[in-house]
Amino acid sequence: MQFSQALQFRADITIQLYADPHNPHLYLERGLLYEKLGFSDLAAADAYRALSLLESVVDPDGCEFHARRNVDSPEKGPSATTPGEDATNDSDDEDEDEDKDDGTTPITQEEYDVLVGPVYALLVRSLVRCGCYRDAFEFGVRGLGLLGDLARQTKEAAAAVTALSEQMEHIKQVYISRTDASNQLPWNAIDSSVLPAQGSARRVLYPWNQHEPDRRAPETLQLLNDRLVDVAPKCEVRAVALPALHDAIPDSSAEPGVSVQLGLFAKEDIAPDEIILRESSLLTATNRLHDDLCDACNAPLPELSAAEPPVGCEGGCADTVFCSQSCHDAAQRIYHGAICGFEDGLESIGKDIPDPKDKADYLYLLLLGRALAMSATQDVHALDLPEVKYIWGDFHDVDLDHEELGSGSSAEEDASTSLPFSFQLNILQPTRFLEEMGLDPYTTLPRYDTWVLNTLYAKFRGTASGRLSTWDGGPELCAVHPLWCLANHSCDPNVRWEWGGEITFRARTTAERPVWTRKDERKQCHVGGIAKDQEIVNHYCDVGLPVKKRREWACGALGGMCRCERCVWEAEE
Ligand SMILES: C[S@@+](CC[C@H](N)C(=O)[O-])C[C@H]1O[C@@H](n2cnc3c(N)ncnc32)[C@H](O)[C@@H]1O
Repeated sequence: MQFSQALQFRADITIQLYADPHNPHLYLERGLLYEKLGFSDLAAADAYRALSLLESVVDPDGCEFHARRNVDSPEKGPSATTPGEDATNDSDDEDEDEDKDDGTTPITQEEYDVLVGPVYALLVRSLVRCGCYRDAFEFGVRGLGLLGDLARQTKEAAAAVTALSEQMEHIKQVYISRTDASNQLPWNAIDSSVLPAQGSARRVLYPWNQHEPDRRAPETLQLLNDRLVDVAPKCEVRAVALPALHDAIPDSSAEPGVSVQLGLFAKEDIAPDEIILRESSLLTATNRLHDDLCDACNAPLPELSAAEPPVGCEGGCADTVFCSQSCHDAAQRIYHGAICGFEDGLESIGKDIPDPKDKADYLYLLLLGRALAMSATQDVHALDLPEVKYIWGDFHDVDLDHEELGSGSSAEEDASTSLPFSFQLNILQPTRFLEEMGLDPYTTLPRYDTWVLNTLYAKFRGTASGRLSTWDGGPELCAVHPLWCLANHSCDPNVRWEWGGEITFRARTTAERPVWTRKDERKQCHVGGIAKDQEIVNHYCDVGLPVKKRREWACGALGGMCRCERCVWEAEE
């Protein structure tokens, strides 16, 4: 099968899924195709959907969503009925009536027996390929426990036991490499908390993503410049050639080593200390519980005794408080409408994070939750939200059309896998968000499929600003400001940024421009203010640090080691 043919099959099955969203056969089929296409992350997500639906066959009362398939969907598995036949001979009359009403039939125990093995095998194999060993191990243990007896009855289950055992052996080797454990160690002695939970996925523009604009097209620049008129009247967006900082195939339309992107430029001279940009955004997130910040803009709440006291949620969400009536009204219109009344369930997701190392990653999850709420409230696809659509995603430019099918390379071998990916943050918790919002994650697949979530994560990781807690220094707030984030980085920046209720850029004075230092040499290269046509350059790290430390800090946001003039000079390159 050619890559393009596999892509077409993926498109066909996806359309079938939209019409038959609780059918685990189709998720398994699409997951296997994703695996062939090299998207192990998406394969894992589909395998997990299939598994969650299959659980309803053996535990119908414990599951909210039940595995069913359209009666006229193609026959799957040995016991599946032909169209028109009654699939539920042993079910009661009431069930049969329901089937006729909505044209679906429950997945039978026989179908379950055939599907569950391959589903576990795909899930564990895909998580291993992504480097998510902890969850792979836990599903492996569950799968092997469940399939033991079944393996004597169906060839599918027997093959799955063999496949799972191979994966468990691989995971054991990862465990041994991180501990002093001996090769004789039995699986049940593995402490899964030692295994890494976070792996990575491809950070690419999915070939089927129809939402990404041509960011360099004149109409895009015009649209962004129209938006800048109020936010930063002296600034303009222009295309700019930057050094390409990661190894993936560089921009095919640019010189080697160059990445043509967008940047902010001064349209006229700007005086030192002048504020040149003020932007507010409701695409924000905080991990503080029961906060004293505005739910919408994250500004501090006014005192209760203030002339204009805080405003509570009109729907009665007790912990959702706004700094003003205008933030309240904007929140209802922009993100709170769809989640009003669901506060209790939603509050429990992603906030109380025991390990401080995970806090930043969970803030991105909360930002994702806000984007889902915006999408549902405004009835707009999340990738078409104005805060999201035009922002940078740092996608690797992989020539997918010439990829070999089913090469099965792992995340470690593939340079484009720079998107942090975990079962919790990319699969489980987003599903919980949707369920707590009162949405069915299967029927809402066209809006909230995993590739959509991964694209949102890629965009947020390339552009969000963060704020640290004043008492433990950990990250506690983050936001996407879609115009502010168009400014590129320099270790000799000409602006400072500050973020309260709104984010601002202020032109640096001469005294605020850093002094470049190497060995005994020191020099100041720039004066304050910004001349017409100069690029506005922000700072993604603390520019008071030495070059090595600055490069380490900014590496994540830049996608590689900084090569700005100051870094190159200070590192003597
Ligand atoms: C927040 S965005 C900045 C705006 C972006 N250029 C755009 O087109 O929207 C961050 C990305 O810009 C690029 N970038 C910013 N400063 C850079 C620099 N000094 N050198 C190379 N790339 C830079 C990196 O690709 C980084 O991931």
